Amino acid sequence: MNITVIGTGYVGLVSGVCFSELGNNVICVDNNVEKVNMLTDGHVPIYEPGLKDIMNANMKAGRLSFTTNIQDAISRSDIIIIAVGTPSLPNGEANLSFIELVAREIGSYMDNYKIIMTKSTVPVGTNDRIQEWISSLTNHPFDMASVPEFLREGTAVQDTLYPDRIVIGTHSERAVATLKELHQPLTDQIIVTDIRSAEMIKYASNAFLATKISFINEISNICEKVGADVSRVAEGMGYDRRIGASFLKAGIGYGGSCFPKDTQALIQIAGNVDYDFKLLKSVVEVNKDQRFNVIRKLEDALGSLEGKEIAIWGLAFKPDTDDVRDAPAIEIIQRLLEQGAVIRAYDPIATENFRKEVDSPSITWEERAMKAAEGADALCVLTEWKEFMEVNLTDLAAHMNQPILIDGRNIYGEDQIKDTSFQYYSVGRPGLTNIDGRKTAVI
Ligand SMILES: NC(=O)c1ccc[n+]([C@@H]2O[C@H](COP(=O)([O-])OP(=O)(O)OC[C@H]3O[C@@H](n4cnc5c(N)ncnc54)[C@H](O)[C@@H]3O)[C@@H](O)[C@H]2O)c1
Ligand SMILES: O=c1ccn([C@@H]2O[C@H](COP(=O)(O)OP(=O)(O)O[C@H]3O[C@H](CO)[C@@H](O)[C@H](O)[C@H]3O)[C@@H](O)[C@H]2O)c(=O)[nH]1
Repeated sequence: MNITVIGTGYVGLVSGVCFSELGNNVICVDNNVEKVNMLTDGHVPIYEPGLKDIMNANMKAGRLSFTTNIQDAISRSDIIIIAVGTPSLPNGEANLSFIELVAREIGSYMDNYKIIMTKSTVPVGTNDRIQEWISSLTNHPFDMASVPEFLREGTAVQDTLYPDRIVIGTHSERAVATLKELHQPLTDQIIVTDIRSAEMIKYASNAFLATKISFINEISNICEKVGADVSRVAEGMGYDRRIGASFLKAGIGYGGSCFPKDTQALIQIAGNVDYDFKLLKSVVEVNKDQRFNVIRKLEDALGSLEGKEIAIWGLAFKPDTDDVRDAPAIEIIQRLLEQGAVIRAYDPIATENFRKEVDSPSITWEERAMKAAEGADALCVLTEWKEFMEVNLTDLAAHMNQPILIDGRNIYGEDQIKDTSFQYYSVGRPGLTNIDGRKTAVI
């Protein structure tokens, strides 16, 4: 099939590459010239394991190309995929200005029948608006379909080539037949539904996963007070197939470009039809506060943070990505700076992006984890990068001014802690002991 993908962010780029991998001819369009030049030269602007090799192989095979010329791409394609961003407006609602612009461009340049497939996450009813925007500019026939994207950053290629399910929301039988054929090589689990339900499936899925995270984070806070171990609690819950083991990792709360934005947008979607989504509002509130447990634990260990040297390991919102959008590390570091702390920060790949969000003369950006910890009064682990798990903790304690470790992601087990002098704070695991028999600190 001949496909145009508009937008080469995570979703557009990964979908474009994967559809070409399935043998389709794919043109990826972006209005960012620099990005298109970079992609045309075979460079990937994001860090995504496995993506570069498949991209270059398909470019070489002549099935994948990049352009800023949207008109030419549209005229050469039967399926147009919209994958531009829908960031939050200040009131939490999704900003649809990129979507509207693209819809109007499609309407202006359409020259025969097309299927318009929206992969961007858009509020319920948006695909109907896209249809109107396009129809207002063309008499050529087309069918709309909402095919939401469920990939995760860091495992985007795998998630796209082996999805749990594909949701196709459309009112056109012709579109169902074509889009089923397009997605059949990926999975048999194809759910065909109406457009509004497809749009809601995306928000409901993200909101539900966010709810699991806030739920387990609240359980972890209670575990700290009653002397239970949240990792064992989550394990015990997870074996129940009705609950499932995933998304029950307690930590410093969810971040990233999707959960914070999409939970806020769903609260707004509900609010617009006079529904007060109380549960989701609490999920968001719990999430906003959870990150500051790191600060509370630092204060418990050190008292005032004024002038204290705090090492930070991990800036990305999760491992295997250089994305720092809504990363909990942003607000944690901002709060530490407000309290007069001096920061030594390290992330394997996200530092450059992070510095665009927060920078200050009180932050030193280190290129090695051990260097960041050297002479520090405390170390906070904010992202569970594999290299942090492999560190020798006895060595680490010896490098620091004070052996205080705030493990925001529960990456260390009792086996590693018990032979060290660390005053160790984890999330919801108050029973772990160090070499002096001292239990993990609780506040
Ligand atoms: N990032 C994820 O993991 C993920 C996963 C599932 C769904 N989504 C959803 O998919 C959508 C895209 O997310 P993303 O993270 O890929 O976005 P992004 O912001 O990283 O990328 C969007 C791209 O669209 C381009 N663009 C904007 N306007 C354009 C125009 N008029 N013409 C051509 N290109 C244009 C931008 O230059 C940019 O490269 C969002 O709605 C998001 O919620 C994202
Ligand atoms: O048990 C868990 C699982 C995740 N997280 C945090 O939750 C956030 C999001 O993680 P993840 O879902 O792995 O990353 P994303 O790439 O943001 O993917 C989510 O958002 C995408 C955009 O909508 C969806 O497509 C995906 O299905 C959905 O998982 C990160 O900060 C994680 O640290 C936890 O704290 N505990």
